[in-house]
Amino acid sequence: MPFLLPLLNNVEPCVSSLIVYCFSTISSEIFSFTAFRQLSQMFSAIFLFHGSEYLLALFFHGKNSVTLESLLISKNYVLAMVGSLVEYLVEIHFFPGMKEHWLISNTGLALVVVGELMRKLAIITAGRSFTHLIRRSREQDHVLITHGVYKYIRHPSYCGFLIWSVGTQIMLCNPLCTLGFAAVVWHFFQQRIQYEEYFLRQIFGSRYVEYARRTTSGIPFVK
Ligand SMILES: C[S@@+](CC[C@H](N)C(=O)[O-])C[C@H]1O[C@@H](n2cnc3c(N)ncnc32)[C@H](O)[C@@H]1O
Repeated sequence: MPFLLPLLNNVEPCVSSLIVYCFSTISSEIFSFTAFRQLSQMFSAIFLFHGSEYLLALFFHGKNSVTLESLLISKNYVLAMVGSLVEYLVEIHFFPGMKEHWLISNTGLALVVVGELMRKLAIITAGRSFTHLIRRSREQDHVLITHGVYKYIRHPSYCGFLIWSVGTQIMLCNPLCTLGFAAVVWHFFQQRIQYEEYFLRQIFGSRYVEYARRTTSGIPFVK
């Protein structure tokens, strides 16, 4: 692989040999139909999710309020996605049959689509009341949203993200990351909802308490 050599000039010889060895041994699997389809679905899902997130933030809040936060890209998120690719590559190399369960993979793809639509529907419904950073005090353009998808679910965008993120791992037939993503994302939202609702009760008072009483959070086992 001569095109890799300039990149590896500064890397210890043993590490570079290891990388070249790994790349050459898994390259046949990476270029298979299965990997091509599943990985291109994965990269398209990530690109569409963050691209539309950015465009909606730009539309509702303007250029000055849009940051990396609006793209929802954090260090932990990048690590999780890299981890999922590592799991995928290791498994497709050692257990290629694991990736051939198309019913499972297509179910994951359907979840990715459902999760994406739910999240974007929530953002569009809430409009300027939807901010990526949790508001801790009342601002002029912040109104209580109780219509559309919010009529039944208090946290539809979190529900959508949970479905989307776990869906990406089911789509890749990644058992470890499916469980890991479900646990980590669930825990993250369980904590975040407590914090967010504390301020929503402060801002909207009994109107929010009454709204919360007649709706479900949208996250399993979170009241
Ligand atoms: C990232 S958005 C998430 C909104 C909601 N938790 C969801 O999952 O769709 C967080 C912001 O939305 C606001 N928010 C959440 N629910 C709301 C509602 N029903 N009406 C108005 N603002 C809301 C919060 O105050 C917070 O600033």
